[in-house]
Amino acid sequence: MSTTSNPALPILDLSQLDGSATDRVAFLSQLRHAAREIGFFYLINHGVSPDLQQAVQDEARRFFALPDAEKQKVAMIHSPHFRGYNRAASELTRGKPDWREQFDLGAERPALPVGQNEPGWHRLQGPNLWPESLPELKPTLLQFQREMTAVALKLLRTFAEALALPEDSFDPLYGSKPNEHIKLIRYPGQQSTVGDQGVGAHKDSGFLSFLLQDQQKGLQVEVTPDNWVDAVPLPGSFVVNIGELLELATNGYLRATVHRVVSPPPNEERLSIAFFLGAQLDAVVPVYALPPELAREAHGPESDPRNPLLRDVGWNYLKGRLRSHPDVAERYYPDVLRNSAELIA
Ligand SMILES: O=C(O)CCC(=O)C(=O)O
Ligand SMILES: [Fe+2]
Repeated sequence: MSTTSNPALPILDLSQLDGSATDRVAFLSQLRHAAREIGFFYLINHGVSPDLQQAVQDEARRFFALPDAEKQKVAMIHSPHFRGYNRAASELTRGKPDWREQFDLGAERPALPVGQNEPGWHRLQGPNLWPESLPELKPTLLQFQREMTAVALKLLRTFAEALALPEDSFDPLYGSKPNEHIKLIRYPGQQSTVGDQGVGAHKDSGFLSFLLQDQQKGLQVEVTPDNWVDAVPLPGSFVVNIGELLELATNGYLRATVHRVVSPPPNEERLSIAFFLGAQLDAVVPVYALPPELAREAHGPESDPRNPLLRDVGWNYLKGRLRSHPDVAERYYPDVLRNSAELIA
């Protein structure tokens, strides 16, 4: 296994999209290449202001600096919708604990009524948990969520164009209710007792993911089997990667690339703000008809037999959440665990 520190990931400039016709064509071609060959790139000039990025990072640092008792008031175990705080080592990736603490939030929508005949994933929709002692966290994060959703949808339409599909092809998959998931993440330094898994190797499950890193490296991308590249921090940029929904929708033409985070050195820490754009929960992902020259290179999505991909968005998303947070699963989804055991098998 090898790792390299060369800035090996492409850098894409979103402002080219609104520039001259030549710039636009160049952006589309770079996007197709980056997405197809690597599945990861840096996005610059994306329009989210440095002030807002800084405000989100400042609020996140303030949140993690709260006393544990304050953070426990908004612990995820209080939320059937998988929102809230988790201590380091409480989330599992492929069954092993991740050495990071995190605060999850999603689209701020009312919970749906829970009935016996409703599918289990209905319980995913609902309000967020907000810490009372940090009143600025909520408006700052909701503003960030709105701006990130706009950037993500713009990029998703551009993906359709880059694949020679009508620009609005993916619109029915998110409709008026895209699944907007933000995760504030703090990775403590390595400790001899816990190894160096900040977060274990995985693919993201949505359409597109955006990462706002601080100055501490640690994110690694598996560009070819067993060849890990450091996604070194590039100030002001987002690291963007493709999720399984786009891999499914393009029959594997686009790649959801495996990545992981290695814990920072002892006594250092890393802060990352992740924004995941997913589809609406009641959507079913079709396979889009690509033009023949692209379709020839689409060899089907890569499926992990231990974690098969489901085309039903709500069930696929619920499966990921149940596997990551067994305590929340047992408390609010015992019926789903009983009746749909294959989800977590
Ligand atoms: O910390 C990061 O930058 C990446 C986190 C990540 O890959 C995830 O939460 O899915
Ligand atoms: Fe990820």
